[in-house]
Amino acid sequence: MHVSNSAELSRAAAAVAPGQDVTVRVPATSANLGPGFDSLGLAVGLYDTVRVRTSGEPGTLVRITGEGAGTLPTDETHLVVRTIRLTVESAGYALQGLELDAENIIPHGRGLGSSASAIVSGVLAGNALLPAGHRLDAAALLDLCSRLEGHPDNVAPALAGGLAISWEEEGAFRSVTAPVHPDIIPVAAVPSNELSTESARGLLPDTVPHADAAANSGRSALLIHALAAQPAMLLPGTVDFLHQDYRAAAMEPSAALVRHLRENGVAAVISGAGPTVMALAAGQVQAQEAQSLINGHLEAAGTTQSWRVLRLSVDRDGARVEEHLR
Ligand SMILES: Nc1ncnc2c1ncn2[C@@H]1O[C@H](COP(=O)(O)OP(=O)(O)O)[C@@H](O)[C@H]1O
Ligand SMILES: N[C@@H](CCOP(=O)(O)O)C(=O)O
Repeated sequence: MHVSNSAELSRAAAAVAPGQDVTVRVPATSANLGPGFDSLGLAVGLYDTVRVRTSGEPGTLVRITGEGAGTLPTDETHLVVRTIRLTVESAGYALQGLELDAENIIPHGRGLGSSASAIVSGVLAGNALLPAGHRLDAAALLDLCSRLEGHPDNVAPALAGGLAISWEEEGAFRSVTAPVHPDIIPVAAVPSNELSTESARGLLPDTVPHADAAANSGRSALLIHALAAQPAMLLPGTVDFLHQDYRAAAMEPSAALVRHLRENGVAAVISGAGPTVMALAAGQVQAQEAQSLINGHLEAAGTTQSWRVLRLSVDRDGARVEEHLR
């Protein structure tokens, strides 16, 4: 993520109105899905919620429950606070007092898009604080969130829900939402250890062989078809040539779990930059089977981490903004 401190921004002119009260709920996301490195992402039914209130007095108050309570900063350096202020100030407005209540459910540093969800929360909350007529439209919101996160594949589905296909064109990030077959059930195995996306990106090579790029193109095209219309093709459609092998040494227990699930016919991938393992089950029976395979493998492997196994839903609505009247 690339969010600068608001102090680096030029002084804003008009002040946003005090006494505003906005709630934003944003889903977690699983990016890449195998071959869709930096371009595909799926929104899943785990949500962070922030409630933001403005006042005329300077200062920032942050209260956090759930993930990151006691470890995340509660001052101006908090990611959502920084993003709110940046959004408001970039539009030419000043923001005085800010009170933030964050209810964090999405695990951090596990490949479920927590930083993207925090950025989307901040940008949407900041945008809602601006006067009507000065707010960013959907395309500008996607571009700003992508720029702050550094890549679009988490923020796009977090904003819109469902499966997002994203790309960069003429200097702007763009995205479309593609269909997801109703039978598909994401099952996540989330280990207790964190791996920052930044360090996982540092493991990738600058270039890849042309044959790998060609093979990856075929699989990512097949994946879109499998997700939309033919879940039986998810296993071949989730083969990746661009990132998982390069990162495997940093998450060997996750890589071993992916291999085990795939050997047993379940379309498993590393979620985002890892270390969460995401199985895309084709129906209830396979979702149950995936859970049993995960539990059996983790018991037999006796890894030092503890794991949480979550049967999730596909979120089809994306981020929600509620403006409360006061
Ligand atoms: N809800 C949140 N509020 C504040 N900061 C957050 C929040 N979620 C994530 N972050 C920041 O983002 C970091 C994780 O980002 P990252 O390494 O990209 O992993 P992830 O795969 O979870 O997005 C956290 O360690 C924290 O600094
Ligand atoms: N395409 C990115 C996705 C990172 O997702 P996250 O959930 O780990 O932040 C990458 O693979 O680096």
